[in-house]
Amino acid sequence: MVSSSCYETTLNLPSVDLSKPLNPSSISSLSEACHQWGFFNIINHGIPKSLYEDIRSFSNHVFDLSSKTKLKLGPSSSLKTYTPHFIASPYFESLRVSGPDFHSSAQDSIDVIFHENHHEFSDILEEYGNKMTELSKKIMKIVLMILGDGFDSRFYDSHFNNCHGYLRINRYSPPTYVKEKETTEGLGMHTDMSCITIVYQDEIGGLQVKSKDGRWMDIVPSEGTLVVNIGDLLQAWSNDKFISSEHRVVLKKPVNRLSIAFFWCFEDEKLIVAPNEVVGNENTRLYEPFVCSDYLRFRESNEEGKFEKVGFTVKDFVAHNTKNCLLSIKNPSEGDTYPVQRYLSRPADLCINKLAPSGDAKGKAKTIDEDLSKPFKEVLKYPFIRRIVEFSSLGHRMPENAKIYDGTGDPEDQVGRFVGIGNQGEWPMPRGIPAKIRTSAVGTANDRNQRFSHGNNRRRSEHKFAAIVPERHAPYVPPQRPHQEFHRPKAILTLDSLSSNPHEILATEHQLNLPQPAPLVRVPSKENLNRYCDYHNEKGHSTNDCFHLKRQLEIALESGKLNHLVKDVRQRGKVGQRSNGPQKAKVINMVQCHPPDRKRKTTMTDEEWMNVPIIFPPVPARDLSEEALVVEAEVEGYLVRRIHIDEGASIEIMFEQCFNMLHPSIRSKLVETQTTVSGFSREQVKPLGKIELDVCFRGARRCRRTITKFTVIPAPSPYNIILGRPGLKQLRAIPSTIHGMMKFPTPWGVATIVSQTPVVFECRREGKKQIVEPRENVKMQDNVSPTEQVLINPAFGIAGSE
Ligand SMILES: O=C(O)CCC(=O)C(=O)O
Ligand SMILES: [Fe+2]
Repeated sequence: MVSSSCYETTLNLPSVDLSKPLNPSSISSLSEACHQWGFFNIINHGIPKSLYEDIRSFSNHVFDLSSKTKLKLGPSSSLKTYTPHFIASPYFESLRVSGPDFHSSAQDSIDVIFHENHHEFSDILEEYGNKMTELSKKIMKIVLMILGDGFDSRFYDSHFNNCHGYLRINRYSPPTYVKEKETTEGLGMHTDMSCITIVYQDEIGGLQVKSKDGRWMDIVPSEGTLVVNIGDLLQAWSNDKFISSEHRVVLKKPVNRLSIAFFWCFEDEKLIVAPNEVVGNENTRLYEPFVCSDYLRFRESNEEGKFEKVGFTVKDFVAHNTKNCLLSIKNPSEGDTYPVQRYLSRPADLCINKLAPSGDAKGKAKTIDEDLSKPFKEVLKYPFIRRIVEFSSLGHRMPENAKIYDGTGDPEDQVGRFVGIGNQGEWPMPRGIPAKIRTSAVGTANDRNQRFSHGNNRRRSEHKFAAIVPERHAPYVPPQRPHQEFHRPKAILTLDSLSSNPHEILATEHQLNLPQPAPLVRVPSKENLNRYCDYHNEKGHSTNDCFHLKRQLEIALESGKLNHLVKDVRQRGKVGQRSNGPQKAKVINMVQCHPPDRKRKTTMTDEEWMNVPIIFPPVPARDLSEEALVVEAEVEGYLVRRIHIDEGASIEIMFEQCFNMLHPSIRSKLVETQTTVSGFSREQVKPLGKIELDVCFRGARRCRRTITKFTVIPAPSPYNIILGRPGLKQLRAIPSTIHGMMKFPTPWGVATIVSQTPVVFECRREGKKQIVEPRENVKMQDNVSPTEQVLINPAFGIAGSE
C-alpha cells in the first residue's frame, strides 16, 4: 500500500517480488503507485549485494581521483562520461556507462583515467549493465500488464523491443555542515527522460518524490530493494495513466552517498503516440505524437554540459507548428500515419506552443494552430518555460516591452531582455526562478551527448531517420560562431564599415557561399507579413534586418572575405591580419577590438539576480591553492591576460605596457589624475592618467560587463591589470585563493572564473626578473604625502592622494 499522511513524510511504496508471479492484490497496489507516484520498489531482483560492493569500490577509485584527471572525461572531453561537481549541484558528480556494449563503454573511460588496464572494472560494469537490461525488460512487461490485461503481449514486442539502457553512477559529497533539518539538494527536482529508471540508493537515503500537493516524501532505502520510477516517455506513451513524478535527492548527513540510476529508454526514432487501447474509447489523447529524439533534444541544451533543462517535463514539450516541420510519419508499431510536428533545435527556437489536449476519441491526433491572440503562450526555450506557462494560466498578459522573438535579433539578447523584465518586476514572474531551476538536474543533455559518443546508437538512428524525413528537414546545423558565450566580442570592423548593406551583399557576393539558413520558426506577425527576407526566402522580416544573415556576414568580415567592401581603405585587411594569431611576445592578446560605440553603465542597484548565494565547495587538502589569482577578461574588445585579482588594492591599475596596446581611439580617453602610487620603499609613481573602460569577465557561458575606471601606471609589472576592491565590489565578485577561482553573479546565474596556473607561474617568473632589473620609469617624488597605502602586488603598494 502507498501510505502517507500530512505529518508523515515517509512514503511506503509497494514492493514487487520478482521471484513470484503477480497476484491481483499486488497488481492493484502497483497500479495505484504507478498512477499516483510513478514510483514502486522491487525486491528479489537477483542483483547480488557483492556486485554493488564492487561498484562502490570502483566508483571510489574513480571519484577519488584528482579533478584534473576526472575532467579528462568531463563535458569538454570527447567522451563526456563524467559530470563534475557544480553542474548538477556543487555536491554531485557522476560517471556514465552506456549500453548495449557496457564493457567497451566502461573501458573507454577507464583507459583515459587509469594508467593500468583495470579490465576488472569494465567486467563489473558490464555485468551490472546486462543484468539491469534484463531487469528492465522484465519490469517493462510487468508495467504493461498493470496498464491493461494482455497489454504486455499486445505491446511489448511492437513498442518496447528496441529500447536501450545506460547507467549512471552518482556520488554525492555533502559539505561537513550539512544538517538533517535543513534542505541541501544534492540533485535538484527533475523528472527522468526515460521510460523507466531503476535506482539503487545506498543506506544513506535522501531520494524524495514530490506529492501532488507539493510535499516532499522520503523514499527510505532498504537493503535488497531497488526503486523503479516511471519516466517522461512512458508517461506520454501511457497517456498519463502512469506519471513521471518530480523527484530530487537531499543531503541530510555529512557522508558521501552513492546511487546508481539505470535509464531504460525508447530508441531515438520512435514515434511516441499512445495506442488507441491505451487511450481508451472514452478518453482523448493528451499528447501530440512526437518523435522521441525531438523530446530529448527539447530537454537538452544547445550548449554542452548545460543542465538547466531539468524542471521541464514532457508536458512542456510541443513541436513547432511551422508548416516547414510538419511531417506525416507512419507509426511502424500501429501502421497508422500521423501528422507529426518536428522539433527543430536551434538557437532561434524561442517560441514553443503550450501543449493542449487534442485529438479525437479514436486517438487520431490533430495539429493545433498556434493561437496568436495569446502571446503568453509564446515562451522562451530557456529555463523559464514551465513557470511562465503556469504563470500565464493566471490570466496575465505579457507586458508591452516583452516582445515575442521574431527572428531578427540576437536570441540571447531576447533571453536577456526577458529575464531583465522579470527581474525588474515589470512582469511578476515568480521570484528566484533562475537560481532555483539552475540547481536542478539530470538525465539530460550530458547523458545524451555521452550516450551518443558510445556504441553506434546515434549513427544507427540517424540512418533510419533519413528514410522518413525529407531532405529539407535535415537536422539544423547552427552557423559556426566564434564564441559560444552570450556576448561575442565586437569586431574591429562592423557591418556599418561596409559600402553595401546585407541585402546588396547577399545579392552580389555569391563567392561567400553562405550556409542555408534554417527555416523560420514562427508565423510572422501582421506588421511583418509584407517583409521578405531573401536569405530565408520567407516572409517575416526584411533581408537587412535578418539577424542570421548579419551574423554570417560578420563571420565573413572577420575572416577577411569582405575586405574589398570596407569603406575606409586604411582599415582593409586589418581583421585578416589579426586572425593570424596572437602577436608575438605581447602580453596583451588582441582578439578583436572596436571603437566603442555604446557603453553599458552598471548601476549599483540591487538586481534580483545579484542576490544569489555564492557557494564554494569544500576543497580536499591536496587541492588547496595558495597561488595568486590571475584571470583574463575582455577590455574594450581586447582579450587581456594576466589580470591579478588583489583584494588588497583600493583602485584598479592598468600597467603602461597594457595601455599602450590599446587602440589610439581608446587611449585618447585617458584623463589626468592627481593620484600617486607608491611602492614599499616609498618610491612614488605619477600615473599617466585615468581611463574608463568596458570590461567583460567571462565564466563558462556566463559573463558580466562593467565600466571600470583604471589608473594607468608607467611601471613594469608582470601583470597587465590589477583588479582591486572597487572592481570586485562592482562585480560583486568573491575571489577565493584556496579554490583558485573567482565567482560573481550574472543574470544567467553565478559565473566562475578559474585562475590559470601556467599564467601565474609566467607572472612569477616575469616578476622575479623585474625585481633584479632596475625600474627605469619609477621616480622618487618627495612632494606628495600619500594618505593610504595598499599592497597591490608583490612589487607595489599604492597610495591614493587626489
Ligand atoms: O541518486 C538518486 O537516488 C536518484 C538519482 C536520480 O534521480 C537520477 O539520476 O535521475
Ligand atoms: Fe531521476
